[in-house]
Amino acid sequence: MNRAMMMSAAKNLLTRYGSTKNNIYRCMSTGKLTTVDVNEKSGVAVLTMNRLPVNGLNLELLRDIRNDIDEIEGNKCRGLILTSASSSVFSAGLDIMEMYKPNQDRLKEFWTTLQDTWLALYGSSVPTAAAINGHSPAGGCLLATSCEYRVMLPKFTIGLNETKLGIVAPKWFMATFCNVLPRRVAEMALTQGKMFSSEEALKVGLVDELAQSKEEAIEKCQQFFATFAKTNPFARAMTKQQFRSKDLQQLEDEKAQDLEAFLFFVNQPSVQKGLGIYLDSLKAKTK
Ligand SMILES: CCCCCCC/C=C/C(=O)SCCNC(=O)CCNC(=O)[C@H](O)C(C)(C)COP(=O)(O)OP(=O)(O)OC[C@H]1O[C@@H](n2cnc3c(N)ncnc32)[C@H](O)[C@@H]1OP(=O)(O)O
Repeated sequence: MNRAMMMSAAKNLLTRYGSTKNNIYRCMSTGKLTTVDVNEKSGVAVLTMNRLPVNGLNLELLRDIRNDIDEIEGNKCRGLILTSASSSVFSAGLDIMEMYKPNQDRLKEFWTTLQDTWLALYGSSVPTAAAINGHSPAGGCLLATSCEYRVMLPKFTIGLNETKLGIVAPKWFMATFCNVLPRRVAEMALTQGKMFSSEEALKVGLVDELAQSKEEAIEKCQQFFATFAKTNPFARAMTKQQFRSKDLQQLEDEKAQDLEAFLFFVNQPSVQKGLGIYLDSLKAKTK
């Protein structure tokens, strides 16, 4: 290989691969609002949500996440770690702008994509973990609790706060929460719309570990995946899916009714009024 060819090969490698101290990362796919970096050594994919400032889950971000999960599954990665490009927000949950004064066709597409994203993540055969490097209310908490393991940074908040917004978390949000928390703790937290501090979340088991940095959180997620080293991946995936099959099947069976209920609820004038007031209160904070 001559020098020019070597330079060109190196340039190619630098474009396709990034390098940290110990690991080589390959950028597998880059949706507009997400990136996926696969650690070549461990085979673990880090899916980073990158819709700043707060990773509000709008139609496009949900589509990117959904496509990334499919790609990670298809590439037989050894694990999927969900995290955020923001240093203070994991995800602010559903983008309220999708539900406020909505275009009806887009609203349907939005909710259907959320359902499909949840089915893909909660039912994923690949081991999943969330490195929660910021606040994680409502839909953000749904994504984190859909994973098998959670590592959170201190001094942030996580929870399903829907009742504080005057809305009701769908059954599958509740089922996901109940898969992680004791039923009584889940019912109390949901009815109160409680946001847990990182430290409280650790205490009740809403998260599994705390970490001091995003890098440490990702490392701890990798260590969780390493606990499966001596298991058969197929048996592992089947076991996980059997644990979750009732919740998954329920949404599969009720997808159309769930969509109808959502559309009916969002379009109620009182709900629209409440969403408008909540949006104003969020914006007033920044003035
Ligand atoms: C109607 C039927 C519903 C059926 C059930 C649906 C179940 C619902 C699930 C949901 O996920 S609803 C969304 C719930 N989310 C929240 O309540 C979180 C609200 N946001 C926050 O608490 C904070 O923003 C934060 C996440 C703690 C971050 O705080 P920070 O101080 O860092 O940022 P802010 O200045 O507050 O926000 C910046 C910017 O982003 C806007 N914004 C924040 N969250 C949302 C959101 N969820 N949707 C849309 N927009 C959001 C916020 O207004 C600011 O906008 P600008 O003022 O910069 O224009």
